[in-house]
Amino acid sequence: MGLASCKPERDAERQNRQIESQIRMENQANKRKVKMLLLGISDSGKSTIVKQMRFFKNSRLVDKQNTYCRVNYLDGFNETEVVNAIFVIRNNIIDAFKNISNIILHSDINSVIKLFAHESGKIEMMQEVDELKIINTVRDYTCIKEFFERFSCHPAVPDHIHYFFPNLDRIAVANYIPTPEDIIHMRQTTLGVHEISFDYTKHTIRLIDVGGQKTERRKWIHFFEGVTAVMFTCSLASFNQTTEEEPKSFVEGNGLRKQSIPAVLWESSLNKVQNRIMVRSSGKARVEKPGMINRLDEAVELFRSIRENHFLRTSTFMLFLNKVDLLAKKLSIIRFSEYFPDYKKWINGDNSVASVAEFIESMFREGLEPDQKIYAHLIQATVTTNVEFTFALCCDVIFERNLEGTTLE
Ligand SMILES: Nc1nc2c(ncn2[C@@H]2O[C@H](COP(=O)(O)OP(=O)(O)OP(=O)(O)O)[C@@H](O)[C@H]2O)c(=O)[nH]1
Ligand SMILES: [Mg+2]
Repeated sequence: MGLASCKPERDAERQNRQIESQIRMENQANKRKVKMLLLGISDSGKSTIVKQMRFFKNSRLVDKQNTYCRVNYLDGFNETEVVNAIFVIRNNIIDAFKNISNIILHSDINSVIKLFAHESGKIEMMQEVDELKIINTVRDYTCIKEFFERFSCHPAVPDHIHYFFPNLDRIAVANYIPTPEDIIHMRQTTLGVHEISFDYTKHTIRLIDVGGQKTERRKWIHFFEGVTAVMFTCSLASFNQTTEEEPKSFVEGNGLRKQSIPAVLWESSLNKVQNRIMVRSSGKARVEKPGMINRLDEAVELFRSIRENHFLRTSTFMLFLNKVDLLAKKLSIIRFSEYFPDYKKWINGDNSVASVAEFIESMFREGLEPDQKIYAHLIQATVTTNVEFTFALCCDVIFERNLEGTTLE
């Protein structure tokens, strides 16, 4: 009688133990799943970071059904992507020439420049041989060459052309095959939201890349739930640019001094003290015309609104201060204080990358409570080793906080 009444109890206990151990295992597995969001305004370098992950040595890409893709998929780009890149890169070059033609346009300028300025769409519709002939003709014009020499840091000059212009001999030919480096430098605006998933050390990472244009931002909120980490990307080179959606300002440089730019692996010293430092900038760039927004100011504003979002209150925030190579190039001919007069009050006469980057970083930290941590890194997203190293540093922090159970997932 007694035995008979104990048996169902023991069965129930066993079942309970099984359920508890299953829950424990699921919790552990969940803590190893990490959802990361790449946010930032357009052209800040989010998709470039994602592209670099194809080259990471320490990770395996996982497809939507969670089965592993062949490992060699990660060794670069597939054939379709390479063929697609031929056309995207040519369009990048035509767009850059179009912007420049619009600036140097005056009455006695020749018909090819006019074609770029007014009807560049026609060039993209031409036979390949004619398209290449036109690209090669215009790039040899003295006015175009001079423009690149004197005004390479003009805000209307797209960032990618610093890389593509010196490589035109190789690119503007009929049998051109893009190299991985070419694809890293190409510019393709992200529309919609893209996700890649990959195993990294003991974790499975879902990395979500969004489009940064104003019209794309309303889609972001749908992905804010359960975010372990936000990687906010900002272009340091945007300090003399206005937003893409606004007309560009015209700012002249004094001619480019050639200098070699070292690859930078730099973790901000401000990470150690977080927001206890006195924030010395009050930000806000001087803009020429009403209605225009400086792109750096826009990035700071956007960061602030995201930082205050209720859904992201427990997420870890990483700040990627990107395009340090272009910042160095610009600072060799432009004084940062011409755009941000407050910089002069903070530190006078020092136009170095380190000092300007620290000022920009403090703009992002301004107004944060001491317990609101952000981890800032100076990066060059076009350099794989730089992104891989920085990503590893970030993951150390993110995984540690995740296992402490401080995040939602
Ligand atoms: N020189 C240089 N170029 C960079 C760097 N990072 C990104 N770029 C270039 O900047 C351009 C824009 O980069 P994307 O990654 O497409 O920017 P995004 O943030 O994804 O832009 P949206 O998709 O419009 O939101 C590309 O041509 C990149 O090659 C960098 O560190 N240095
Ligand atoms: Mg993108």
